[in-house]
Amino acid sequence: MKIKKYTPDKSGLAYSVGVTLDRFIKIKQEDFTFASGELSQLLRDIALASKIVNRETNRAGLANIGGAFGQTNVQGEEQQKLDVIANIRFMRALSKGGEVCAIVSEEDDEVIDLQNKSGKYVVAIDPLDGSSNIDVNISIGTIFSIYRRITPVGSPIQIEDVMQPGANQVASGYVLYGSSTMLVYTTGHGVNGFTYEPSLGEFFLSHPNMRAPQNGKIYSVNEGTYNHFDDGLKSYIQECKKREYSARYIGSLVADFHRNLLKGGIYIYPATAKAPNGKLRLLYEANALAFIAEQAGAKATDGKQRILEIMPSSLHQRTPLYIGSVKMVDEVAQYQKNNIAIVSQ
Ligand SMILES: O=P(O)(O)OC[C@H]1O[C@](O)(COP(=O)(O)O)[C@@H](O)[C@@H]1O
Ligand SMILES: [Mg+2]
Ligand SMILES: [Mg+2]
Repeated sequence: MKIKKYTPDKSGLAYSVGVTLDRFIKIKQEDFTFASGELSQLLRDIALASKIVNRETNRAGLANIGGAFGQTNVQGEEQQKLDVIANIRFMRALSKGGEVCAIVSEEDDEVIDLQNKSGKYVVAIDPLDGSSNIDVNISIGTIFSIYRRITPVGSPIQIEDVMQPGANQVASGYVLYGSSTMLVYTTGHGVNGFTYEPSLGEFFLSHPNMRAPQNGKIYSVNEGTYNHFDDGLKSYIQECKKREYSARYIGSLVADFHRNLLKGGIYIYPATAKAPNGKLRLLYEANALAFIAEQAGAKATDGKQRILEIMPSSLHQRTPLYIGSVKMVDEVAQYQKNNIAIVSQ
């Protein structure tokens, strides 16, 4: 019997499709502090649910799943059908996956206890981000944070398992349902992006080791509430205009963040007189993106301190968010400090 050693094809006839997410997770598993495969499985569960949500978003207009669901969530926001569908899909995948003991979701008032005696992980999730853009076919997303529980596995879920500072995240990421669908995540060893190939049903590594430019010329802020901004922020925005920076605001945090991460820029959702803690939620929006930002060489603050250092005190607490290229986040903070200096003179 003749045996021949495999030599990779060099004809170029069949282009390499690249590394699948599953394979990448397997290869990188040794990076995980607790490399027992559970976190790998959890990431795969999230990828599976995001494939299903991707299918639903793509056909939202056809399948009568656009529009309002007719209920409001704990934030007092009208839930969209897709908010609820995405919430169900991620809950189901995380519960069936068997690695998670508790979930904090934007769409649920309380902590969801999955009654899983062997689950070591806690997930905080924004199942559908950018809800106001669902019906107008603009990019939307999913945001997730993963922590290890603090109390012993199998014991009842305690507040300290859920109320952990972002710095305790073992992994975080987002899914962007845009012109293409991408999953971007970190486990504290850099940031990698995967693009979904629907015909193969696979995510493929398309953006290895993502790094954010240190500076940029894009600013993303809802200027509709400009009059409520503090003077320091107003001066910074005026300076951006003077420099003819590009104003880009999609109104989907994931999409605005992703663009600025790739191109260099800053996304700001400030505190205003009307919203003293801004709008965005610490546990399932700011923390996840702050971990990604820092792992990609960018920065995330609430205007005063690192987002990842904030000790949470309530499930759906909000925080101002300044996130993006280091030089831009530092500069706006300087403007605000100077402004305080001017005002106090
Ligand atoms: O309409 P506003 O006030 O600018 O707020 C837009 C922000 O609100 C959000 O839609 C909040 O997220 P949800 O859609 O998950 O509630 C962000 O995605 C977006 O950046
Ligand atoms: Mg959101
Ligand atoms: Mg949401």
